[in-house]
Amino acid sequence: MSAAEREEHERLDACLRSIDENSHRIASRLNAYSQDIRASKSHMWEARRDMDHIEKIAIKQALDQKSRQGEVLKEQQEKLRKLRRSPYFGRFDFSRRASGREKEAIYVGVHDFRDENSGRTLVHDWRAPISGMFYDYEIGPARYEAPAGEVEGELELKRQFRIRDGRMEFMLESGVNIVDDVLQEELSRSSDEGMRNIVATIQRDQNAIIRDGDAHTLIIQGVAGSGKTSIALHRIAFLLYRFKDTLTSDDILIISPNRVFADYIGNVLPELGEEQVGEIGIETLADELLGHKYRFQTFFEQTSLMLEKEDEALKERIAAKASLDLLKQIDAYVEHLEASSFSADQWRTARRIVPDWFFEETWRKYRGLPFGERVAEVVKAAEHKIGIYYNYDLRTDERRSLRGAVKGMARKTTLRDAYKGLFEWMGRPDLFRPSGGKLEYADVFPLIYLKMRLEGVDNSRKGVKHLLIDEMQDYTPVQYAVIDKLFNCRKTILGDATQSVNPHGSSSSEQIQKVLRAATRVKLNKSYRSTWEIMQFALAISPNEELVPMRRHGEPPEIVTLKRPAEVIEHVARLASDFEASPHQSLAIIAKAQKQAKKLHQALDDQGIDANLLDERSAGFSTGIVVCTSHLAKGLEFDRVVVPDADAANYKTEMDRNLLYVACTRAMHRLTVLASGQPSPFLPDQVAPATDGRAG
Ligand SMILES: Nc1ncnc2c1ncn2[C@@H]1O[C@H](COP(=O)(O)OP(=O)(O)OP(=O)(O)O)[C@@H](O)[C@H]1O
Repeated sequence: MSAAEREEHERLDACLRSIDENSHRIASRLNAYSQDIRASKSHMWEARRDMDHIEKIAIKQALDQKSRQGEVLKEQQEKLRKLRRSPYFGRFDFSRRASGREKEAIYVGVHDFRDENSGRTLVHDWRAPISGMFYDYEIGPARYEAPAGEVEGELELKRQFRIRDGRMEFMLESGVNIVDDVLQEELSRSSDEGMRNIVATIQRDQNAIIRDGDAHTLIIQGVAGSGKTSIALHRIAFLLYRFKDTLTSDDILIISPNRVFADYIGNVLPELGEEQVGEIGIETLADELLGHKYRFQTFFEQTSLMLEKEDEALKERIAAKASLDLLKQIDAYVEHLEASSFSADQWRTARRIVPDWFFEETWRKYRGLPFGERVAEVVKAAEHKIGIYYNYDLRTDERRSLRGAVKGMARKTTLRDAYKGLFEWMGRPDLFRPSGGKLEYADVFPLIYLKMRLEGVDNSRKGVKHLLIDEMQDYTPVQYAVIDKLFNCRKTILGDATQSVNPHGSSSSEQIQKVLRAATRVKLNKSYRSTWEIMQFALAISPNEELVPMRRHGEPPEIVTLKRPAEVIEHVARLASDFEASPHQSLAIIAKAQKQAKKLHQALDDQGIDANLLDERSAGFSTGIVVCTSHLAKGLEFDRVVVPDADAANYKTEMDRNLLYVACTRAMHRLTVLASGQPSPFLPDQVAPATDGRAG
């Protein structure tokens, strides 16, 4: 063992001792609390007859306070328990230039830890300003932004550790690539039950995004596997730390593509010591905003429909309702509706008259209210006017007649009729095609916009202070315009334009920036998830000059051409049993459409292979064998991926190209593509040899 290793082992022992001492202290305080609580309770019981109401309340309040304090201590104890397993992952020595102070060893971990005896901070939270230098600098001059201003100095040593269950598994001495070596190790590991935190290996460009506390709205365009989702969640953890006085987990809302994805990412924030934040699917949000009054197709159903047949009219409807021009049309249409919504007339009872101009003005004043409320306001105003002007209170029958008169002046249109009328007014009634009483998915957000303009929406989530939107490419500019009106708060928006599952109803980061004016755009071009070979394969499907694959090697992807479709199942079954015998945790068989996935799942089941079929209603992510579509696999990752039916007949359009790219980029370590016939023209002719080439 080198002197440095000895030093670090001793340091770790000292840190663990201090954690244990703190834990014991907390345990005895907890013990004292529970004894106290027990004593107070038995005192209250014994003396209950002699106590008056006030005394009982005072004791109850004291008990409540003690148990709250007890809860806080239990949380601290739990934090220490986690900390003990892995107190820190990095160290650097920093000497400040100005103060001439001695160099300080800064240990960086998931949480702060302070030794109660000495008052010294033994571990700095990775989000603390000073810890930022761990990610941003190698040995040499370094600086960071402290609350009191900029601090400059010299970073003199950098070490990285892996500590598990209180034992140091490895320690790496400072070197230019220190973080890179550990990163390679991390990425070679097998997949987990869900997304994991990456605090120990955050890269410099990622760190800049995580710590950007100034941007009002940040749009992250990142290539497949660039860590966008991880970064966004770490950013949330960072913002909760940085703005702890004004931001809590209750103030944050994630709009996520589906329940499986939400479950997949659900562990990251708790692992980082933060509470889980609210999560909602875009369709649930839409349903809330429409007051649960409309049945509509889901995004998944829309995508499935598009995959089933080439329907040019459907594509046109989707594209028309994705374009911001439609919102301008709706604005003009609302003016048109408004102009013809009321024909004022005077109303009289005995010799008392309310003139038509009064009704006209009052109706205009209450614009934006739902019809019933607007009529009620006008009636109220007229009654009030009569009261003041004629010193007269209306009788019940007169009030009824007034209400009837106002209703007669107003033209009532239901929201549904108004929406349908929009397309007639535009001269394009063919753009409105509900089916079986269900609106098309593409109609949902234009309808919400129309509702906002005509009568307002009830937005129970107005208090959200930070909105996070993942898979940004799958929302249209119209959806962003509506979301922007609904959520007047900071936003982190992330996605990848090349992973759009519906090119007719998607947005690029540039388009989103045009809608969300206060937005800053950043790019992540390095891809971490897949081996270099898998990424080369994916790049042949969907070329991207900017994408830099991680230099991590593995087996080249395989394209297997089979003679008969029946052989596909046999081959998939072989790959499944090969997987079962491997150390890998997850295998995904990713079909293009849900019908194919279902058929495949059934065929595997017939062969006795236990696989989990994901569909629109699935609620959880699991390891093992999964059968799903590219649409549902988006955002997820698996050790091994099999793409069956990669035939020319199955993958031929631009939309298919994107889906094939998404499927292949889900693989971390191994990829097999099967074709029973002519392979898709998007596939590379031959698999790239394992040389570094342009790897970064
Ligand atoms: N700095 C890092 N250290 C360790 N692992 C990382 C790092 N950055 C990314 N990864 C890993 O790369 C993989 C991809 O990350 P993530 O899912 O966040 O990427 P993404 O850009 O959202 O992907 P996609 O758009 O393809 O779904 C994950 O396994 C993540 O842990």
